[in-house]
Amino acid sequence: MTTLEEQIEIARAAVVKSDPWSSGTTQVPPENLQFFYRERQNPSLSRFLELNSHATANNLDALSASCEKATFGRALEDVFDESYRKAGKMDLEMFASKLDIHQTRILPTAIPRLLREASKRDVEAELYKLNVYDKGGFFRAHKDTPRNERMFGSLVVVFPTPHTGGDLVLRHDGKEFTFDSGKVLAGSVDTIAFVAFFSDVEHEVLPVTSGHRVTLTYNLYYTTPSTALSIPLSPNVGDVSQLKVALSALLDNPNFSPQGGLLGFGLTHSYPVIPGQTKLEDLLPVLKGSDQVISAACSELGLGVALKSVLEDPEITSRYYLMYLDKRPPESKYPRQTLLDKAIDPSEYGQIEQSWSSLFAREGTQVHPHDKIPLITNSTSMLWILPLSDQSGYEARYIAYGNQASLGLVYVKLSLVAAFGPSGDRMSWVADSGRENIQLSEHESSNDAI
Ligand SMILES: O=C(O)CCC(=O)C(=O)O
Ligand SMILES: [Fe+2]
Repeated sequence: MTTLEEQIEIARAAVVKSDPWSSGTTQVPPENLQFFYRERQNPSLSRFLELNSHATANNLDALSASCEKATFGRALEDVFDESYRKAGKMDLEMFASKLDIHQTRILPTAIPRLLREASKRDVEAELYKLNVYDKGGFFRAHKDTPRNERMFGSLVVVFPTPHTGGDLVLRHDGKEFTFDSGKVLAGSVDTIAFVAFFSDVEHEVLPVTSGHRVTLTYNLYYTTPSTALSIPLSPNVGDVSQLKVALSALLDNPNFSPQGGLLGFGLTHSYPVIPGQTKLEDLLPVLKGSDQVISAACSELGLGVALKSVLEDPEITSRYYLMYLDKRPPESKYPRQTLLDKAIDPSEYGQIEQSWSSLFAREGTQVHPHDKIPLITNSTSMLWILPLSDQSGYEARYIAYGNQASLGLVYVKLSLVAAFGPSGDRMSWVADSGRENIQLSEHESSNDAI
């Protein structure tokens, strides 16, 4: 007999955290590496070179000389600071590359690995810039500035021009990945390298130690929302079913939250929002990678799925609680959490007089751990399958440092919650009434043990 604790552990272990990056090399017809650009000093003159291992240092120096110094985004401004980013950039109107990303194998290879989608997904790759990193060039750790809520990723294509160093290092959720383009492309005349990653993944370009590292960068967008499953054995089907099996076993246990409640998942990725404007529900179709797998598993089980930001009160301040303190077992103490439908930044509120839970009492959902007695009425039982991320609110550091000035969007950490009904009626009860039933308060309050 598996105990409830074991079932919870199995559910936790069933959440697969897939890599938020995908890299490789691909062969292209050699003429795809032909490249034309306008001279900076004299834009009516254009030059031509082939961006392969035979490109000469002189020709690459000339290309570099036609670049502008790359800036990066610090809050609302684009700034130039060579202690943060040392690279050349060329805007789209200044060059013509014979490389058409849609004629390569890059998108069909990288996108499914990254998105872990069960269905086909329309994705757009928008060419953003050409960059040249000469010897000593680098770009310190940053996240890519989101252009809009549909932008999920960035793609870097590296040409086989001779270079050493300039490794791209990506870090996320305790994992690190290094891509050494100079090494994998050495000597090639018809191979390019690519790294695609979710834009909220921290990344940096280490200093180039020799030669010229020439890249094209693309912004990746979701275009139309995905519809039904259309490719049977796509990469995430196993991940989704594994999680579904584990969650069903847990929900089938009548001792688990008998009145119904919520499952919570602290999401691994951050999402771009316009503060005060973006509705969190609009982000459900644009979840990334393993976050999308969680959403798919819960929806396929018929649970009501919603995105929330979570505020936590470190201390219990409810008078109601204090009144009955002596009647409660000591383990009833826990931080109070409030789920909200909008992203807020606690630091914008300054010093607040009340608790978060009382400030947002009307619009928020108050929750209590599934194995604890509710401290207040109208509190919903909740089990965090993946712990709540310790960041609530906006990611201040990355508002400050992006690859472009902020366009009014900021990254936020969010949680996905999935509502289930009382034992015996877990799925259909919630599926019938949909997302609104995230607020299970009436069921809970009737059983509020005081
Ligand atoms: O060149 C690379 O590998 C990454 C460049 C980058 O991070 C950027 O342009 O934002
Ligand atoms: Fe970047």
